[in-house]
Amino acid sequence: MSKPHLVLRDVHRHYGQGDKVIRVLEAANLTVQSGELVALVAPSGAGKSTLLHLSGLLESPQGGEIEIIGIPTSKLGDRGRTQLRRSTVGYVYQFHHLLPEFTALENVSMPQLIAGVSPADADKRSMELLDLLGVGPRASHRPAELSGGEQQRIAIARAAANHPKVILADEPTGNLDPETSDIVFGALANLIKNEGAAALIATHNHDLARRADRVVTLKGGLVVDHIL
Ligand SMILES: Nc1ncnc2c1ncn2[C@@H]1O[C@H](COP(=O)(O)OP(=O)(O)OP(=O)(O)O)[C@@H](O)[C@H]1O
Repeated sequence: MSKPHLVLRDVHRHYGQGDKVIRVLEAANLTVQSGELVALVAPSGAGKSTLLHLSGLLESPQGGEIEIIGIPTSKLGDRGRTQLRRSTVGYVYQFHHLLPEFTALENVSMPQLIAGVSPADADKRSMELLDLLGVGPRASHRPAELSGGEQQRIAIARAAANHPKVILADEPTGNLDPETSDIVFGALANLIKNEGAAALIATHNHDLARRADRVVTLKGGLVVDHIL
C-alpha cells in the first residue's frame, strides 16, 4: 500500500510564553492519503491556519513529527524544509495573489519555469490544468480580465503546476459567492482526484465541506473527526 502523503503525529504548537501562552495544538494527529480530500472546519481562532502552515512546512511545531510523502521533517534544516516544500506542497489562499501583468497561462507556467521545466513543457502542463479546471478558454487573459471564480481556479492550477503531493487550501472560496464557490470547490476536488494529491482544505462553508471525503475539526488542541 502506498504511504500517506501527509502525516501529523502528536504535533504541538503554542504561541507566546508564561501566562500569555496560547496552546493551539496539543498532540494533534492527522493522516491524509493520496487522492483524499479532507475538509477542516473549526471556529475562528481554533487553529486552522496554524495547522495548514505546519502541514506546509511554513512553520515548525514545538513537538511531534510531520511527514510529507513518508519523509520526517523535524530534523530537516531550513534548506531541506524549503526544498521539500517546493517539491511537494501546493498552497491555495483565500485571495489568489496572481501576478497582474501576466496572463493566466503565464501565471501557471511561472513556478514550473522556476523549477527548471522547459517553456514548452510548462505551457503544455498549464493548458492541461486550465482545461481540467474549466478555464482553458481564459488562458490568454490577465487576472483583471477574469471573474473572481476564474481567478481562483487559475490560482489552483498554479498551486498544482509542479505536481504537488499535498495541496493545502486556506478558505479557497471565502471570497466568492455561493454559486461560484460551488464551481471552484468542485474544480478543486476534481483536480485532487485527477492528480492523486492529498488535500487539506480549511473552509467555513459546511455545504462544501460535506463534499469532502472526510471532515475534521479542532477541539482542545486535537484534530477530531466531525460529522456535519
Ligand atoms: N504568530 C502568532 N503569534 C501569537 N499568536 C498566534 C500567532 N498565530 C496564531 N496565533 C493565535 O493562535 C490561535 C489560532 O490562530 P489561527 O490563525 O491558526 O486560527 P484560525 O482557526 O485559522 O482562525 P481564522 O478562522 O480566524 O483564520 C489564535 O488564538 C491566534 O491568535
